[in-house]
Amino acid sequence: MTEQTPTPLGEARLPEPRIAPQIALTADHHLDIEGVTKNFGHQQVLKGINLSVGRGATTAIVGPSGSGKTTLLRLIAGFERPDTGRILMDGREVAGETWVPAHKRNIGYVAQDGALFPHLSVGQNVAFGLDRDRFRGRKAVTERVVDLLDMVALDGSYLKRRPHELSGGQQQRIALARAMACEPDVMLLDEPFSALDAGLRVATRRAIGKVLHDAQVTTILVTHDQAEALSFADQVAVMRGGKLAQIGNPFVVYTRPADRATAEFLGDAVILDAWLEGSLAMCSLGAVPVRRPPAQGRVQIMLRPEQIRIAEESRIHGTVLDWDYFGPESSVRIKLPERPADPRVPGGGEVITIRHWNAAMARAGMDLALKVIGEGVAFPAD
Ligand SMILES: Nc1ncnc2c1ncn2[C@@H]1O[C@H](COP(=O)(O)OP(=O)(O)OP(=O)(O)O)[C@@H](O)[C@H]1O
Repeated sequence: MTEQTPTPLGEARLPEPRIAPQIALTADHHLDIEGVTKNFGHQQVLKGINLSVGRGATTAIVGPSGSGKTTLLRLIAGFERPDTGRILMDGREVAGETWVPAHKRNIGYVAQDGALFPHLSVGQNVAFGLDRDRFRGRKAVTERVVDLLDMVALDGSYLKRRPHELSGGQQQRIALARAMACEPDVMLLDEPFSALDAGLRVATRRAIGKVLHDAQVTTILVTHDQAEALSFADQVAVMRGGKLAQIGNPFVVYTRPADRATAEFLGDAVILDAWLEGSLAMCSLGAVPVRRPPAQGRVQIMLRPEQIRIAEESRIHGTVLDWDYFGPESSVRIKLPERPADPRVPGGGEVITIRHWNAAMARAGMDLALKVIGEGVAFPAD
């Protein structure tokens, strides 16, 4: 990292907060949501959603509770009608002026709890979605159901079991097999992994992701889990207060969030007051390069904790306050030195959290040399 002495600048000129353009991943749109709004009574739940999803692509919708994620999914499925705007599948309007009911959209939906029919066996649950014109007779149905179970890494020995005789992860897989039985073009997954424990969650997510990817099913996943969204999807849409705050590939939304709220929602963020001059932000961690500066002068910069490393030597120092041990790494809280007030190097005395693999490196009171790796993201100052 280069460090440089700040020079005076005039008044900061701060533009409006950046909102990332609402982009489509591919030219081959499978699903287009255009200006969709939805009210429940006086409550405006969706406030003009625009989203395009490419054929066979996976989109994760993340956002705080109550931001409208499930409502958007239900509109796509055809369980609710938008108040304004329209939804197109393959360029054909399914909601708007025209209305195509849910059962004619060829969309699969897997809810949080799987919602299997408790009185039916696994085989009967999965067979429920089959096209009986194509699969006639017990033998053909059983063969197809076994194929579908195989797709979700379960075998024919599960056919006769009832849902209550299955683990949570197995129930989710059966729910997916039942949804896949309809051979949907689009699969909507509403927090389908949230009831599972950490290990099972990752395994089930991988298995389901592979099935959907292999079958080239266009998929939308609603999740509360940021890491899940980043690892599962080709495209992440961040929803806040009934609007999409940012849409982009996982790497972009994580490393270049459009605003502070999105940055903090998608993971731990170190946010510092800074003075931006050209593409260098002066702050308590020295001069940090910034990509595409949105403004000059007074800003806030955001770094991910993993960008702040412990160095052998550096002009930047901090004192360890405490740490949390998580096994593979520790989260270390560090107080940066107090400094005399200087408008061109704002801040001083901030407490930041970094991560380090070696817990022995961090003891309360220890002085650490610090360096910043990579670029920061600048947001207009509050
Ligand atoms: N059928 C309905 N009638 C009235 N209000 C509703 C209805 N469905 C949803 N809402 C309201 O719309 C808002 C958004 O709900 P929604 O379930 O879409 O949010 P969400 O982002 O999926 O939340 P969570 O992450 O908690 O599931 C909430 O305030 C909810 O109470």
